[in-house]
Amino acid sequence: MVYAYPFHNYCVPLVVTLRPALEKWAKEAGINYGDFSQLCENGETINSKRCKVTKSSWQRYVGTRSTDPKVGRSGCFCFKAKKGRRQGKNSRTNSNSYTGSFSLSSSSSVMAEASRIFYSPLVPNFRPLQKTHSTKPYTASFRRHSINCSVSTSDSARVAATGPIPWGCEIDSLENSSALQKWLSQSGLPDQKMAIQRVDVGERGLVALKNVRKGEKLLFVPPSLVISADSEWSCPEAGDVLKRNSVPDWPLIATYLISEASLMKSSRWNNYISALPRQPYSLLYWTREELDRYLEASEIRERAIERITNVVGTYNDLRDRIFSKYPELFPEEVFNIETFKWSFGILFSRLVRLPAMDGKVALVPWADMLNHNCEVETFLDYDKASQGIVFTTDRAYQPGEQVFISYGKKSNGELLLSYGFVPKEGTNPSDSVELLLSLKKSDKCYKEKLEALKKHGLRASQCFPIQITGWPLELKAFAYLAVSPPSMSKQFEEMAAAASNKSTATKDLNYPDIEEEALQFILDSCEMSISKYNKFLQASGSMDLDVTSPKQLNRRVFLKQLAVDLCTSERRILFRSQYILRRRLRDLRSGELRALKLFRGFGKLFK
Ligand SMILES: C[S@@+](CC[C@H](N)C(=O)[O-])C[C@H]1O[C@@H](n2cnc3c(N)ncnc32)[C@H](O)[C@@H]1O
Repeated sequence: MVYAYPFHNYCVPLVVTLRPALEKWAKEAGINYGDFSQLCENGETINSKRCKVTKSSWQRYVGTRSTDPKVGRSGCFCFKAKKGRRQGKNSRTNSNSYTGSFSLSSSSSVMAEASRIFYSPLVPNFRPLQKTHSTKPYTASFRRHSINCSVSTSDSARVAATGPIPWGCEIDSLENSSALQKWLSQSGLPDQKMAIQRVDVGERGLVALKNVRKGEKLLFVPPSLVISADSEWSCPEAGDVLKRNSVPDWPLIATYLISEASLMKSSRWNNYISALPRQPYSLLYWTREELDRYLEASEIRERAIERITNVVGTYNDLRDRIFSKYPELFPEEVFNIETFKWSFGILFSRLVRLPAMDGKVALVPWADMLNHNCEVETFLDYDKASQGIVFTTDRAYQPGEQVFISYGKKSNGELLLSYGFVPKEGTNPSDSVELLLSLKKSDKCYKEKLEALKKHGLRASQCFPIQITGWPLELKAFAYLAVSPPSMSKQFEEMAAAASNKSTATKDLNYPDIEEEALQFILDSCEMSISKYNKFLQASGSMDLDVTSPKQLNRRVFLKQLAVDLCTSERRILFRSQYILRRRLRDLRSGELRALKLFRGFGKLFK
């Protein structure tokens, strides 16, 4: 798929099986074995292949199945090493190639932030550990060193992630899913009525193998197979440091995931992590330029920027407060912004909140292979009776049908933000668009109105979610405040309170004298927003025609399509509101006109 990293097939067993021979070679070459433990190979199963190790310069291993010409289809692999570092007396500095024959036996083997308005049982609130705003939060360059690190707990080296993430798999492949299934059943997952398969919606998902009844409980994932803030660390020292520093659940689990992932086979979660997407679909991976270019019309752009800033801020805070003090436990080659983007991307798209476990947040292997359907109303939760994570089907499924759950009542924008997809137009009953309303700077009472808003935690410009079925009462209250004349200053406070979704004040305000102005104000804001969407959607056809690199073109086509789908669905809601507002205004004006005519008629009568 478009997001593909240039690296494919990271094969741990290869490294493990080759280790003695490679260690021997490394010793001869005066190189620390750990420094090149990051090896790729070009097939999933290799048996007794003749492997060639090429040492041309002293760099971390680079090579892929298809892009590095040194890695042929024959099963050879190579790595490059940087010249002149740690070259021992006996080093074969002049020899640039080692060829050997190795016998290889094994094969390679549900936040985000909850919406202000809608309660989401699946995805927890994300709060940064500490907001450390930098002026250019994610254009900053990150230092990358090429030293290897190992943990004291096991003899295995950690896998550094100085480039693309070396663990996980391609998002659209079934790579590693049978190993995951096998490992899960060996680890206590009961027999399942579903299996991981390629699917039309969500690329990979759980498909019914047998008839499933409506109201049936499925999954039964035992708590021992769940990753949460209480999970045991393969490197307990690292876990202890984070807990001593009271790191909250989200960053704690994010760090845990990186720590376990880097230990590859030495981690009990290896089979699970190997089946996770190497690059989750997430707005975290959009550059600032891409967000500005494709999401200019949508308020989701702001949310994405805020989220990226939070993730970067959280990472920076952890790095400054903790990682830098314990470099042996948290080496930068492993715990860096790239790995944090990956782990937060995984959490945003897979972490679930389990209400029956006091709202605990957790990664639930197997259950997190279920895709979302906007019309399904069933959620994951812990079931005390069966002592497992389950969901109860809200419909029947036949063998071969994909089984869905709900990730919560989320708008298309929220789904794009956390999960990287946009449902088909008109299929999401929870869809909404954020409409921005602003006080007019030229308003004589601007200051008083702003003060009233501030008292209730609001600003001069506020976003309100509009649905196809209508807008919230808060929006109408804000509109009343924005258009009210100085003579109504005594009501400013009441209006501002009603505009806040935090206050319990009466929301259903009614000011017939300014009703028309308020509706016109909302309509103007709506039309301003529609014109932004029109501009983007018209321009999108001719956008990116200048991109020549196929990889870049693919990525841009994909991102643009997501943006076009989002903007089309958001504009559709605005069009509906525009229609309703125009009709109401027409009725109001024709009603007033009729009343005026009647009044004038009476006037004439009395003359
Ligand atoms: C919890 S995972 C579900 C399993 C995922 N399909 C996988 O292969 O790992 C959530 C991810 O699945 C995909 N997904 C879930 N529901 C989807 C849908 N209705 N349409 C498109 N993609 C979906 C998105 O990539 C999302 O980030």
